[in-house]
Order: sequence, then C-alpha cells, then structure tokens
Amino acid sequence: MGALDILDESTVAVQNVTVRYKTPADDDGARTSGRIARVARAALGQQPQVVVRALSGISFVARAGEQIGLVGQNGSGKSTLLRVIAGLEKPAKGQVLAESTPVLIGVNAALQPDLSGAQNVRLGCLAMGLTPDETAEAIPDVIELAQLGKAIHRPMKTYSSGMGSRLRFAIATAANPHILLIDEALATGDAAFKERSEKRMERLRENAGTVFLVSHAAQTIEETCTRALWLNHGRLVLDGSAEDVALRYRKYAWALAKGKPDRAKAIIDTALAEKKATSVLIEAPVKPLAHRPRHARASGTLLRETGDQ
Ligand SMILES: Nc1ncnc2c1ncn2[C@@H]1O[C@H](COP(=O)(O)OP(=O)(O)OP(=O)(O)O)[C@@H](O)[C@H]1O
Repeated sequence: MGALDILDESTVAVQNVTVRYKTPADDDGARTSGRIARVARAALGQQPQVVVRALSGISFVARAGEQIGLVGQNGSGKSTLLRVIAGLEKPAKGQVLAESTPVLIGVNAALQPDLSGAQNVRLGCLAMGLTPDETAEAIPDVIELAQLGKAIHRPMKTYSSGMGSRLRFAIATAANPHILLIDEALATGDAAFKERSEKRMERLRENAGTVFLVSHAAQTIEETCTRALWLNHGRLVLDGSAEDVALRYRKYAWALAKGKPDRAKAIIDTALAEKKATSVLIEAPVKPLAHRPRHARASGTLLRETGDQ
C-alpha cells in the first residue's frame, strides 16, 4: 500500500515510541547482569538495577472521530502510552505529535497542597491553557462538579485522597479537550460522584475529536470504542476494529485463565502475523493550528502513514 496523506483528519501521531524504566531490583531480579558488574556494584554498595521496557516501537495515527480503546494485561504498557501521549513522560526513542494538547483525565492538574481547592481550580484551568476569561467562566462549573462543599476553601493538603481525585477530575474536564485520554483505573469517588462524573464524561466524549480509553474490560471497549490497540509486554500486538481486537483479546485472556499458555501465545502470534506494519513518516513541520490556540502546541505536522514496511 502506498503512502497516504492524512493531515486533514489526524489528531495524534505516535512514531516508533519506546519507553524504558531503570528501576532498583533485588539480586535475583538483576541476575541477567554480568558477574563482574554484580561484584563491582556490591563493592560500591550500589543497589542492582534492571531495565523495564514499558513500550517498544509503538506506531499509529489517530484520527478525528475515533474512540480508541487500549487493552492488555496488567503491566502491558497502557497507562505508559497514555502518559506519553499526554506529554507527561518523554520516550527514550520516537516521538508523539498532537494537533492540540491532549488532556489525561484525573492526573494532569499540577495542584498546590498549600492553596485552597478553589485557588487550585483557577491555577489548574490556567495551567491547562484556558484564558483568564475562560477560566472565570469554567470555575463555577468545576466547583459544582467536585461538590466539596465548604472544603473547597480549605488547603488541598487537608483533603482525603478521594476529595483530591474529585477535584482533579473536575478540573481536567474543564478544558473540554479535543484529544481526551481516559484511564479507567483513575475513576474514583462515591456513587453520587460517579454518576455525575459519568454524565460529564459522556458530554466530553461527544465533544472530543479523539478519545483514548484504557480498560481491562473487553466489553467496555466493544461498547464504547470504534478502534482498539492491544498491547502485550510493551509491544503493539493488534490495531484494528474494537470488535475484532476485543474478541481476540477475550480469547487470549480466557486461554490464560484456563492455564493454556501455548494457546494464548498462538493467539498473540497469529495477531502479530496479521498486523499491518505501520510506519509514521514526519515530512515537514508546519505552523501550530490557529483555530484552537489555547490547545495548540508546536506540533502541527504533515503526517504520512504507510502500510508497506
Ligand atoms: N515509574 C515506573 N518505574 C518503573 N517501572 C514502571 C514505572 N511505571 C511503569 N513501569 C513498568 O512499565 C510497565 C508498563 O506499566 P503500565 O503501568 O504502563 O502498564 P498497564 O498496562 O497500564 O498496567 P495496569 O493494567 O496494571 O494498569 C510495567 O512493567 C511497569 O512495572
């Protein structure tokens, strides 16, 4: 297949992204390093380290109107991919380009523990790129959604973790982002808040150009997404319709649950063999988009996606 110019509709391009974490491990965990290295480390009193490959060479292009589900086992790299798209994590290799600032629901706001909830709402909105006028307009709505009562005027450091999460969630929704990233694991709060937040999420999804949703439930992906990416040990196993990916992922999870690792591996191998190789070519930078200035970052770019590698 030849190259396809998709500038008009692309919202996020993920180009060959690799993320590694260097983390401390015990001696057994670090056994892969050489004997000399181990002896030297012991002599220097250093703790052994291992490198975790959280994402390996991930490439895809997301388009306006898509709701993209991310599925995969625990530790497969789903949250890391969301954080990289949100710009919260820098990949060791590769790059992410977005036509506007992606907002990760729940954790984006860098809040100040000594300031009150209300002061943090203002700060959070401005930090997400809202103008002072937009911020003033958004504040009552955010405070209403968070429903913290008089506690909204207390310093955030006095909040319970649930109260903090509610405020962060409410602030994140104020941006009405064109690229929305939702990590289901972040969903929090009591029943009443859940219902209010679900309604808000629905509205956000309707307005967003592209939604990314992390979920462990294949059914949620099937019901809410148009497309799905299956990650396994940091690799992209399959990129396809939500129905097809959810079906195969379900079969894989079932095989694992039934103690049939060979069957599970065969499902992954088949998916990998069928997957269309995608490479994202970035041809020439263009000016950031002018029509959504508060979201635009220096990322407007001519993209090409090819399927012939
Ligand atoms: N800050 C970190 N330091 C070291 N390793 C990390 C860090 N964050 C993630 N990892 C590792 O990277 C890999 C991918 O983690 P990630 O959280 O992206 O997986 P996930 O698919 O979202 O998992 P889950 O479904 O359990 O939320 C895992 O092996 C994890 O241990």
